[in-house]
Amino acid sequence: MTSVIRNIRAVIGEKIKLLYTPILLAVLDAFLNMLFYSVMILSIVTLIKNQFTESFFFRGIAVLAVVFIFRTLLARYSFASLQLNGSVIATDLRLRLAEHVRGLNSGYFNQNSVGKLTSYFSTDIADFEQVLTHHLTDFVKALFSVSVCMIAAVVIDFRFAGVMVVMILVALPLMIKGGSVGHTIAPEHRVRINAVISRVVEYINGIKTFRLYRLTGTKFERLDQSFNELKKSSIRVELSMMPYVMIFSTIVSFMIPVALIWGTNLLIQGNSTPEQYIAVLMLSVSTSSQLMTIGMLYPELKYLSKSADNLRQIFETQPLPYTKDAFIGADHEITFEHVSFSYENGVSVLNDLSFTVEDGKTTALVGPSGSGKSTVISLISRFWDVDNGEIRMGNEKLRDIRPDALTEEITCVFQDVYLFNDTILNNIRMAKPSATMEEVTQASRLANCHEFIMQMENGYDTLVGEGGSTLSGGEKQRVSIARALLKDAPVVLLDESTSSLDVDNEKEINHALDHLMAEKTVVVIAHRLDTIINADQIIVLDEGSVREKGTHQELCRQQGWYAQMIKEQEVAKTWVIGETSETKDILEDAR
Ligand SMILES: Nc1ncnc2c1ncn2[C@@H]1O[C@H](COP(=O)(O)OP(=O)(O)OP(=O)(O)O)[C@@H](O)[C@H]1O
Repeated sequence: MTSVIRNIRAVIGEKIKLLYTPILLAVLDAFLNMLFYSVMILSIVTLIKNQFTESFFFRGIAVLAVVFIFRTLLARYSFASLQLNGSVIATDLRLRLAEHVRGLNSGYFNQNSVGKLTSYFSTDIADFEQVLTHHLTDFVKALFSVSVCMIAAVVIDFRFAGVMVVMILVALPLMIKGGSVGHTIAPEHRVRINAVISRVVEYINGIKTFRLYRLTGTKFERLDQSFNELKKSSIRVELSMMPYVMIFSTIVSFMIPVALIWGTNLLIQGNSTPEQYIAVLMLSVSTSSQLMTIGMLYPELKYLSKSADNLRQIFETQPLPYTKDAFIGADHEITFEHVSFSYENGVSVLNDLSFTVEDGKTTALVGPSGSGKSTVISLISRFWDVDNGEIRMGNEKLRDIRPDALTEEITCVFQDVYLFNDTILNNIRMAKPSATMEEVTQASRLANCHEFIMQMENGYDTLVGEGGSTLSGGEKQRVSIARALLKDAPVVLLDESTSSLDVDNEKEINHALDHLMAEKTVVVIAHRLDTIINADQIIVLDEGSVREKGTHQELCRQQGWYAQMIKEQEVAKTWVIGETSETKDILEDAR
């Protein structure tokens, strides 16, 4: 139990104070419940002793009514305060978790599946909230009631108190065992839950592909299999904890017949008074019912404490370290000094890479697929830290700068544009929440998206669907460029689109990018070489090292990889689907 409390404490921190009132109210409720029992015991004893008078009857009723009303009000207030404080704690937890995860090295996301991370935010926090808003106070209440009953039993008849203690000691190991079984199987069950979440996310994201390959429904075996495994695991969880809970409940419920037989025996032999007999009977009823509650809740608490354990482990994962709160570099020149980097298992992706991106100039990265171009951009954004060597911006080491401060200096435009399920206005404004409408429209005009936005029924207030699903690829890109223009950061990292857009769209996006890149320090990943012939510097990467470096003219003269690729792309431009001798002639004529 201490581990449960320790985990709860570690996860909710200072907010634990919000639980004090509900716990106190739970104890007060348990106390009133005891009072209720006391009045009943007293009434029965009085009745047996033939001392039951009308006035006693009315006084008893009055006390019971007051206790009842008080308990009802208490239950209402305690429930409200528990729900309110529980949701405050859970909201705070979700926000802190999101903030914490945001600061983690991207490696964390590589090692943890979407399902696992989604489960942390949904299942774990929901389970944790369940512990706080229900189980914890119920457990405390039952524990307090049992303690009071035991004390009362010692006072009333210490012999029977001894019998109760023996029965509890016999049953207790079963409860502990049930708890430890719950705790042991929780991780495996959680793996099954995570797998289902991952598969569902995968299924929804890839629904078009699955339909094309007729892998929908039961034919998508991975989804089917994970559902089945979760079903089996859920049954296993219930079945493995149930025997312990049931035997525990049976033993403690025996307290009532034992009290009856033992008490009757003592009474007949004249070793006990009727008052003691009645009191012991009532105590046995109350104690056994409270012990049953404890027996049911303990394994649940142990099982759910695994959720707290998971959350604690994320909070203990260290975010990216830094030593300087703000970026104080002289300019935005970016230098890679003998940088080596691998994502995992020591498979080297960048090897002793050195180059400089001059301040206010454009550097293009080209190279074969997998040569490390996107990795260079990720390292400049500090999604990861280098293994060896150093990256500097304005002579400041990137690893010294607070990640948020670094983010303010950089704007990224990736090929996979992600827009939030919100209005176009909010999607653009997120780059600068304080931006006026005029600034937003100005950025949109420069990004060539103002016109198409205004043609939509709700203009800037149009909702774009999840990921921007209601916009075309070109429209999404222009909205993302408007967002980047609004941010107006001095460094622009650009992952140019691999897919050819139609001529009009391409022209518009190129104009928009011209505005974005003007007078900025730019690193652009170029997939089509004709777009970067004016770059101040072109770096050809191969297997994580610089293979060639220079301007377009210099590289063409070198007759290396770049010159060869230029030629090949020229040839590729003439490729036609299903070319025949007839179409070839027509094309030749056209050329
Ligand atoms: N998140 C990741 N985890 C593990 N390995 C990765 C990860 N991202 C990239 N890699 C590996 O690192 C290498 C370099 O990838 P990178 O994406 O930087 O290449 P690229 O030159 O941008 O390729 P492309 O032109 O195809 O986009 C590849 O071998 C790739 O498989």
